Amino acid sequence: MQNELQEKFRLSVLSLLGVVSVLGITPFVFIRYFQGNVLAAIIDLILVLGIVTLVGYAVRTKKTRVVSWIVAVFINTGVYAIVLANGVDSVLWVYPVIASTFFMVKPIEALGINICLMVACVFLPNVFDVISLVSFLVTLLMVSVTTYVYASRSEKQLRLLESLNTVDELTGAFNRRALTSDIAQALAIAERKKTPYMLAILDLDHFKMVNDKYGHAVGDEVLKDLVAITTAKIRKYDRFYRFGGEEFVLMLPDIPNQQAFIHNLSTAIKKELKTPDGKEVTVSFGVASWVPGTTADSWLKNADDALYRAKANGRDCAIFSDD
Ligand SMILES: Nc1nc2c(ncn2[C@@H]2O[C@H](COP(=O)(O)OP(=O)(O)OP(=O)(O)O)[C@@H](O)[C@H]2O)c(=O)[nH]1
Repeated sequence: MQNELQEKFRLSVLSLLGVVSVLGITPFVFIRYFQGNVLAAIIDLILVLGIVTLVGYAVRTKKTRVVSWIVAVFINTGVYAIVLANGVDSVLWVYPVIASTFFMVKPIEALGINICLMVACVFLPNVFDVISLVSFLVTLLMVSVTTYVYASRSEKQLRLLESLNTVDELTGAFNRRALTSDIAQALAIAERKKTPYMLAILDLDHFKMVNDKYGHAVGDEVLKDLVAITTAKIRKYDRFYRFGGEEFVLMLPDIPNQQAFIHNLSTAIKKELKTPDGKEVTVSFGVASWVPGTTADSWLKNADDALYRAKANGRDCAIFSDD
């Protein structure tokens, strides 16, 4: 789920670039050809075909980050080649290329690519006899820096939006929307690589009593503490979600000993999760391992059924769905 907005944004920018390059550059393939500048026509043709192929690849594979990088370098190199082949007549193409680079790669990376292009432009022959090198560089720098500032701010806002979209405001755990998206991804990975994923639903025991006795604000603190304790016990690629209310979901790939892991986590929670007067707050676990043919619904249902049995068993215990 993380970076999903960014990937969608990159994919739409790449698609737009594909359309714009076909519509904008293709006519120049013919114009250059009929003007007798076959080399420039070939470079334009390579640019159009290259962009369309790369964009098509990104749409099919969703590998937007790496393709955006290749496209950014490709169009910067391409525009340099076309100015080299066609001279001052093509120099205005450098401006849209400079600006569009910021929509493909990270702002600081775009700035780096732009600076390389600007330095290379200094060595263009037969261009700066006609236009002023200083004006050209200053205007390029102005476009580059203003687009850098704009792109940096947009990137920050996108990150904030992503966090609002995927993180539970109270506890800082991932939210249910993130879980829905990540389960689909985990199922695809598990199916492809046969990774032994584990999904556990954690539910605080008698949490209503905590709220009733100590107040809602203390209940909130207990929820936050549970997230802090659990997060400290999992690896960086494991995920912890707030499923709703006092129910949480853990999704962990490649856990060699699932029983031992749950036992350790449960012990840590018993030891560390306390009410203000030092009373233990316990958790019940319903655990379901991925098996071939698992769907998102069946996975959650198996874990939920196991949790139900854990509650019926007296709480403060873990039940595995295959027990
Ligand atoms: N403080 C606080 N309480 C919440 C929040 N969301 C849900 N709750 C409370 O969680 C409690 C859940 O109560 P129940 O579903 O009866 O579960 P329980 O008391 O934990 O009982 P068992 O699950 O059967 O052990 C309710 O009192 C809800 O008000 C929240 O964001 N903050």
